[in-house]
Amino acid sequence: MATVRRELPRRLVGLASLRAVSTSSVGTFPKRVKIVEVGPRDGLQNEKNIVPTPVKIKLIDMLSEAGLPVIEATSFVSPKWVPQMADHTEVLKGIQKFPGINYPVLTPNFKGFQAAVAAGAKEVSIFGAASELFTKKNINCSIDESVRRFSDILQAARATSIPVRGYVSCVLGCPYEGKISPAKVAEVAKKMYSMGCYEISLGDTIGVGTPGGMKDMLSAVMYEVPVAALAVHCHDTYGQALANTLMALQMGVSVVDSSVAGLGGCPYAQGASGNLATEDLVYMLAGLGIHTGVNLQKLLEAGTFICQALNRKTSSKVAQATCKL
Ligand SMILES: CC(C)(COP(=O)([O-])OP(=O)([O-])OC[C@H]1O[C@@H](n2cnc3c(N)ncnc32)[C@H](O)[C@@H]1OP(=O)([O-])[O-])[C@@H](O)C(=O)NCCC(=O)NCCSC(=O)C[C@@](C)(O)CC(=O)[O-]
Repeated sequence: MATVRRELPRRLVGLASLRAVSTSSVGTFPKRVKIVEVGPRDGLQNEKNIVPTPVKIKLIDMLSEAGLPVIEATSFVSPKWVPQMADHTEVLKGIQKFPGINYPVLTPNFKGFQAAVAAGAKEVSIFGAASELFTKKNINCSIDESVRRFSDILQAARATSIPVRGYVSCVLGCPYEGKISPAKVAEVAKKMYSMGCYEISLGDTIGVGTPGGMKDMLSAVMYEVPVAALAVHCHDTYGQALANTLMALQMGVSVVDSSVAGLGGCPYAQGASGNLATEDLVYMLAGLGIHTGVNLQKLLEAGTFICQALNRKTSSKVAQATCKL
């Protein structure tokens, strides 16, 4: 169906040019926020129908054009576990690599790490969880075993100067264990940080958290990991993702994961809906006067492209508000 875009408010269109990672604060908010776009990986991994490789490549190129500083491109996981990511090598090799933009990929084990490096990855992400049952369902091992696997990756990454980001999933609730204690999240986050991850992304995998829970959890984690090394990764199942992110920003977090058009979900977390929509995050940050370097208009175009390719409606409220169907 053809879409007609309404004019964006002038000052939001004009937000385009800053690419930023600093953590200095204005009042209680960071002055600049780094957005980690996870749409091409988290957004697409849960799609039932295999998305053609050229579509994935075009989406990433459009997101690069929009000025996202980090775009998680794909994951080097087992194709038996996540068939949608089986074309990881073609995707990583096929995208345009814009100067100044990072294109990290997920690697669950040493085999994935080796394949990612062979395909040209310059940064990888490892993914653990604060829940034993989720870890078993997602990567088929215990938390302790996952840490042993990660240490192999971190050792090899150090030797080749590849930065490693760490995810901790289920920080505000688990589909299998229910409530997760902030102390458990802090313990796993500390372990991954002290092993050498330069950044720890705290995932509300099933989107059950509230700002109150976010505050309690972050307070515990910030005792163990410097806030400058923390990111939040909120799913929007209960409509709390933007509010939870705002709470994290007020607590000094300056790195936020989000997904174009609000795509997303983990195949091993039943009931998880999409991530916080990048368009909505950029719009809110613009309203707060926080720089992101992202061109909202181009981002909206990337969202329209992928929604048309998937034949689905966007979950971004900003995209809905600026489109006349
Ligand atoms: C970790 C494993 C591989 C263990 O799975 P396993 O079955 O225990 O692995 P294995 O070592 O026994 O190997 C089984 C087969 O897989 C192959 N294999 C083994 N490793 C690889 C690899 N890297 N790439 C390609 N192939 C691989 C291996 O060669 C073998 O092949 P076979 O001999 O049977 O032909 C599996 O559980 C897996 O791939 N899990 C990934 C699940 C996943 O991708 N989940 C979604 C990402 S996490 C997420 O979305 C949350 C996040 C990050 O967004 C944050 C949040 O929201 O909270």
